[in-house]
Amino acid sequence: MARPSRFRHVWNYIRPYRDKVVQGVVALFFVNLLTARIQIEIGAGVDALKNNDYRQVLIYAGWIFGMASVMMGMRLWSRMLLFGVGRQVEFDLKQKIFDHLLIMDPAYFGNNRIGDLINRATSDVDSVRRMLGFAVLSLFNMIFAYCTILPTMLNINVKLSLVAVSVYPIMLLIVNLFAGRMRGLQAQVQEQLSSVSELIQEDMSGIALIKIYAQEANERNAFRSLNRDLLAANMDMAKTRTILFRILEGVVAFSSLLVLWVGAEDLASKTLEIKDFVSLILLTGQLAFPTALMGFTLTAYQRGEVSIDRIETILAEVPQIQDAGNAIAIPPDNLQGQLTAKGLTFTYPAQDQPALDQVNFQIEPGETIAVIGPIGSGKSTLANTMPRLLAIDPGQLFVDGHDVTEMRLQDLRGAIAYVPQESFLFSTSIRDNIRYGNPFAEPFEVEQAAQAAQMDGEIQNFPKQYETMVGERGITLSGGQRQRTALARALVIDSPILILDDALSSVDNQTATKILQNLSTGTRRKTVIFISHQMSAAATADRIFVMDAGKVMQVGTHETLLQESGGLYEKLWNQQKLAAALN
Ligand SMILES: Nc1ncnc2c1ncn2[C@@H]1O[C@H](COP(=O)(O)OP(=O)(O)OP(=O)(O)O)[C@@H](O)[C@H]1O
Repeated sequence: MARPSRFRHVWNYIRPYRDKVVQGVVALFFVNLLTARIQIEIGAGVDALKNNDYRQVLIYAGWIFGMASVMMGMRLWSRMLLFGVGRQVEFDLKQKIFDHLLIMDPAYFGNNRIGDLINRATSDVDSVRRMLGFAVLSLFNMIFAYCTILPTMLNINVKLSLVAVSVYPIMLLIVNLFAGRMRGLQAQVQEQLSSVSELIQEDMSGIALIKIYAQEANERNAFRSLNRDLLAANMDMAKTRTILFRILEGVVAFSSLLVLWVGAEDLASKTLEIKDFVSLILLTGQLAFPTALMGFTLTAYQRGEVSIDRIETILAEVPQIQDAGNAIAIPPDNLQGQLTAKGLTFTYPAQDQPALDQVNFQIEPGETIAVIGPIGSGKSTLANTMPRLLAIDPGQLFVDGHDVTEMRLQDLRGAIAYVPQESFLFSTSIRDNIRYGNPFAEPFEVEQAAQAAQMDGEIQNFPKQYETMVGERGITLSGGQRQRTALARALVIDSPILILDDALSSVDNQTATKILQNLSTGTRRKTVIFISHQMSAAATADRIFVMDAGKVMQVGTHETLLQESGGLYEKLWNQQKLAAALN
């Protein structure tokens, strides 16, 4: 990314707070103006002291005290304003990243490392805050120091002022030499940090697997290796930074030494007054501080630059699935639940073979359709196209005759209750888990849904029934209990379409069949898409779609399909019967 665009980003971040930034920067200007003035007054005070004019000394002291107090107040105010803006921007950016992640497609999270995303939303945002607080403050401080303190010095004595700043160009040269290397190192540190976060996140999620396969030692080594790389990158950065700071300090000290040396000679030859000498020494010191801070400023700035790039990369990602410009609003309550596919085809990115290949069907409102087929035949892909979790082309899939790509996503998804293969539960009460999609559901509605999902009986036996906490802060549910809770969650939404993607795989056949018969709870008969490997439950559906290699090969009832001798359905049914007999 080119530099000017980074400035544009920075400007966009601080634009809402520009009044505060302006106030902070103006205050900083007066701080520098007062600083220059105070050094002059000190010089004059020393002069009065030399002349034994103690009354005058006291007057100067009073002035200096007054000005220093105002200056301190303004310095505090400018810091509070500028650092406050940094904090505000940090808040805004975190919010913006989170909001953006929420609109991204599920596929995006499959292609990006979660640990890295978390790192960008936290550590990188922190670097931007530092940049906006510290780097902006010290940059303006330096500019103003040169605008106020340097002219004051020149006004006192041009020769000594030039001596003081004569070595400063060397500093610019050195800073420039270090800049590129430090930016590279900073990018490396952020990358390593992301890898470490990623491994922690992944290992904590897969902890059971690590233990079952006794891979603790390997994981420990993998972590040690990443952690060591992070340490090396941090050490490299620290080393480079320390070297730069010490060189800059050395140059600043050398400049003060030069002023002392040349000034002392002028003092001896009486071409310089003591008050001017004192003021100049003090002013050189005041100029040296912001100049020496340039190294810190540069580090904070570069850290910020790298982080801006990393944050903006996330924000620049455009979700593939979003509302069309002219998306039509259809309240989900007005939909009946008819589903039509016309040549529905979908190929995953970077795959040669389509996962769905010219699928055609019409499902009538209230029908229960079982979708069966071998592993990898395209059943989940079909389920994912319906609520547009996958980016399908227009003109292929319709709800009540409306092209799904032309419907508003919130309406389409509001019309479809979907239970995925992996039942995810939040760390909250069973009740809140069940009413997640409808937070205002009445207790009786929650219980009715749990009854239809054959889960109510077990919930009643939990220590606090529906208030029982699950997940990290509560009890651990079995696979089947998780699936039935997730199903109850889908049933609480009174949607016309219900999709179960192998969502009862951990539930026994008998219960699964009973659940399938109970599914149309609520005020209407739902269209149910029941994707399953449980043939006996699937056999009770109104119609069965048999899929293979992305195509719907057979459609019919259990009886008609069995009559198609030599067909895939007959084969799968016999396999299931054999498996059941062997068990
Ligand atoms: N995210 C993905 N990226 C690339 N290919 C994928 C992705 N998800 C699925 N596939 C491929 O698409 C095909 C269909 O997969 P799908 O998950 O729809 O099958 P399925 O019938 O649901 O299988 P299962 O019974 O195991 O759940 C498979 O060949 C699979 O490897």
